[in-house]
Amino acid sequence: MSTPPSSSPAASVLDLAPVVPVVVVDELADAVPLARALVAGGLPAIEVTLRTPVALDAIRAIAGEVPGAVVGAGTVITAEQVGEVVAAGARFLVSPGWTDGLVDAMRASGVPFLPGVSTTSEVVALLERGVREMKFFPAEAAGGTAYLKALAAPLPQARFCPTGGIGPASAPEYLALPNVGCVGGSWMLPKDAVAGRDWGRVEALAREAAALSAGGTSR
Ligand SMILES: O=C(O)C(=O)C[C@H](O)[C@H](O)COP(=O)(O)O
Repeated sequence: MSTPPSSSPAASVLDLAPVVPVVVVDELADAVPLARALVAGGLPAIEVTLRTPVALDAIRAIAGEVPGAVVGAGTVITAEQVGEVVAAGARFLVSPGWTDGLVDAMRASGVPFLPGVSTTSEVVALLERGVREMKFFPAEAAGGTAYLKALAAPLPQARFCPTGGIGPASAPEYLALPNVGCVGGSWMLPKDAVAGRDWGRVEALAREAAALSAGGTSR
């Protein structure tokens, strides 16, 4: 899988990068060095979750100051947030779940988006709405690779970014599935490394994650 240069508009979140780091930014000052470490390690697509008060500013800072990063917003759960994050520079949108109103707002934004699903009926409902790419969340708790494999038989047109509980040991098995385009996870951002501003360690873990996803399979 190739990663487009950051200037290319992406039609799909799943084609940005095989591993998408899911980031919780507590300190705004950490946003740019953290993103630089991820990009330097080979993970350009970065999902900043809207779980902290500084998340919007973090998206703005990364979008403006980190060449090579493709910053997106995660935990987007309202239509209002869609407008805010796109104005801040988010280039993709991710949600742990979905509603009709949220999907309408995400589609109207013009940037690629991944609503979250964890059941077959949700997949069918989104396919009915013309959405074929989804976050599978919480991946490990909702059935993991066995569930995704089972979905691929009746619903091969749906493609997923599994996220939730995935680590370096399990990521390759997900990435080998035909209906998985990328995986999301926070394992390359251990809490103690971020708290200690150990960006070298983050970069090294990002590099391992990028290599994991590139190797070992015929994708
Ligand atoms: O914040 C959101 O919108 C979420 O849906 C949750 C995140 O995707 C997971 O928390 C990441 O999973 P871990 O790799 O297990 O940390």
